[in-house]
Amino acid sequence: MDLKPRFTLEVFAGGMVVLSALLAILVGLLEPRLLWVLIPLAALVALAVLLLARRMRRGLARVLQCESFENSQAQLSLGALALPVALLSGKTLVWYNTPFRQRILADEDRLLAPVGKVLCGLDLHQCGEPAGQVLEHEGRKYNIFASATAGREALTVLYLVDETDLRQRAAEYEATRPAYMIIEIDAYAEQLAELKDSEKARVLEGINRVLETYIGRTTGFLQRVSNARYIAVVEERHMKEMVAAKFDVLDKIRALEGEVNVTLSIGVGRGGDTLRQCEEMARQSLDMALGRGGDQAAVKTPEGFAFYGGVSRSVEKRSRVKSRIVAKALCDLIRQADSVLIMGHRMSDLDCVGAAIGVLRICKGLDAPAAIVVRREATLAQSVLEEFQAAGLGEDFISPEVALDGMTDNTLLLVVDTHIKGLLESGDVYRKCRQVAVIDHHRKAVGHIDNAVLFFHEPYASSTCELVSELLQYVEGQQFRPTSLEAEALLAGIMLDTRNFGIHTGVRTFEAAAYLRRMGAMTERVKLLFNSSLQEYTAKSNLVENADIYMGCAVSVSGELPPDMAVAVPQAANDLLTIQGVGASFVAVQQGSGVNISARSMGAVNVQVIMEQLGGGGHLTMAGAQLKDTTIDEAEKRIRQAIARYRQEQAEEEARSGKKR
Ligand SMILES: Nc1ncnc2c1ncn2[C@@H]1O[C@H](COP(=O)(O)O[C@H]2[C@@H](O)[C@H](n3cnc4c(N)ncnc43)O[C@@H]2COP(=O)(O)O)[C@@H](O)[C@H]1O
Ligand SMILES: [Mn+2]
Repeated sequence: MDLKPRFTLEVFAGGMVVLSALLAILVGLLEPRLLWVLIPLAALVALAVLLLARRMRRGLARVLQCESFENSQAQLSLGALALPVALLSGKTLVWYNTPFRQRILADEDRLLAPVGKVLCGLDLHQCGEPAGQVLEHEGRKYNIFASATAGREALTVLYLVDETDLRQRAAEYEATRPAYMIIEIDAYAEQLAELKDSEKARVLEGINRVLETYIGRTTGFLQRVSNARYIAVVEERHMKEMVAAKFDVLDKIRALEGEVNVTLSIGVGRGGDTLRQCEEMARQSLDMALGRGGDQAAVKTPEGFAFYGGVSRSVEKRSRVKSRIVAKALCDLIRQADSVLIMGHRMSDLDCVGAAIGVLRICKGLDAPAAIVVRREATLAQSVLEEFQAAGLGEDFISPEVALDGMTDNTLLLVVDTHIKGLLESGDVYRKCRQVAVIDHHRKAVGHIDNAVLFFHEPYASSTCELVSELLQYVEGQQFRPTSLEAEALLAGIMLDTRNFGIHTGVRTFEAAAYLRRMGAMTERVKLLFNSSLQEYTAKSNLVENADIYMGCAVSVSGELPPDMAVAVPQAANDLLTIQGVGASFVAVQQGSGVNISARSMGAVNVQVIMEQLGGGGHLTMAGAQLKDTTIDEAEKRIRQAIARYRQEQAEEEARSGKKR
């Protein structure tokens, strides 16, 4: 290649620069007053230098584009590409093809310019990744790929693929994907069926109007498919808006005036491959929303569930007919099984063990071989286990290892007081059992048992013991009558979960308690089951003493406690609620490399929603979480953040519905 400058403007400009500099020095030394005469000369020189620079750049462009690569493989392959391509030395543009010049440089010469000035935001490292870097330039979207040679004088080839149209179409495709919604009026049978026709029509007209407006704003459609149920299909772009507004339609329905307080539950399936898949996801979501107490939206995507609303206290919605049907179905299942195992959650407590004892009574009444699977070394129901041991009934309780040994293909597993696979006393026992039935009262959570042949799930019941006491009343015969010891274990479970009938009670809680009393349960003996040791009492008192108040919630944190003091944590959380002005309590204790949290409220604060932010769960008034690999300081920070976020959401919801709870 020939880079020799030709004798024209370049030589003239170079000469002029040298001459002007000499002249300026000479005049400056001899006659400084005449320096102004040099101004036109300086302007002439500047013009010449400018023209020179421009000409050199053009020349270089010509040289690099045509001559430096002339006949080279690189020039032949890259120059003819329809894609914009450029060559960089370091971060400097040293060559580009015609499409790059036309589309990226607007037909200007920018050789030797820093590439970052031409393509703002370019990240060569990211361009080197297989996915490249997507960058917007002059209203077009390019995916830019880079390939560099090794060494100090590295050369990089940039390829720009114009993906504007493709991306527009992809975005439009995504935005028009269908999302399926199933909308259900909560407790229709209990609330609306009883109303006069005219009042019912008025309530339904209000609901229809709100829903029609809500869906009418979208390009989708709404269809009422039964008295209490609607379906809607909307485009993803509108679903995004609904999610962003946290399904404010729930607030609008709640704000409707009328004889009854109506609420909705919404199940959404979005992001499925087909409409049918979305419909299936919407069904599962609706189950979740209802299982968590209703008045909320649950959204299922391939990534999992998300929940909106449900911050309010829910209305009791249960039917006795269901308990009767479940009692019969449960007996059928027990009769058909070779043997029955009854199992609750890890770190079993009085509700869990009490309910298991009640279910064992049904098995005994049916003469079915049955046992309760429990880890005696990790339980909060030691007092009950000891009582049964003393009464000669220790063999009713077996370890998971013994249970695994004695199982057959036809063993039935009855899970009580939890429905979450990950919280079970033994995952191995669960996995090995082919037939599973669940009896639980916790709000539905992610990771629930999904292969149960019978799922008796009543989030409005105070406790699992309340549910089992009801089942016991629907199986007829003397053999199903619980002993006074069994009745006391069941009553202890109810008293634990209702904090001695202080919270979460309904008419049926007292009916169950009355039944247990008739069966011989003595409250004074039940009280003894809650007694704690002096060490437990001291540990609890220390936790209460260390608490401070944050946004109306008592927060207490502590280092590790001895393992047999575990009960002090939930007990301290209970006690903190008796302090004036405390709406909720959170007690966090270091446990190994993690932190265990117990949260409680009197109902005005939904501690389940707060604990869910930390990966936990539970109930409106009683919840918990276990943080892995977390220090106690970090845990305290996260608890406070979760409370603050909850308070903000609560305020937003109140502002939206115009109601103060
Ligand atoms: N990770 C989680 N996911 C879902 N749900 C969770 C999770 N972690 C906890 N939960 C649920 O939250 C509530 C509260 O749990 P907790 O540990 O704070 O309290 C339970 C027992 O520890 C406590 N308890 C047991 N014995 C006594 C006693 N003698 N005195 C006082 N308190 C006691 O009572 C709670 C019983 O809760 P239950 O299992 O719902 O009956 C809980 O629901 C967890 O499942
Ligand atoms: Mn329990």
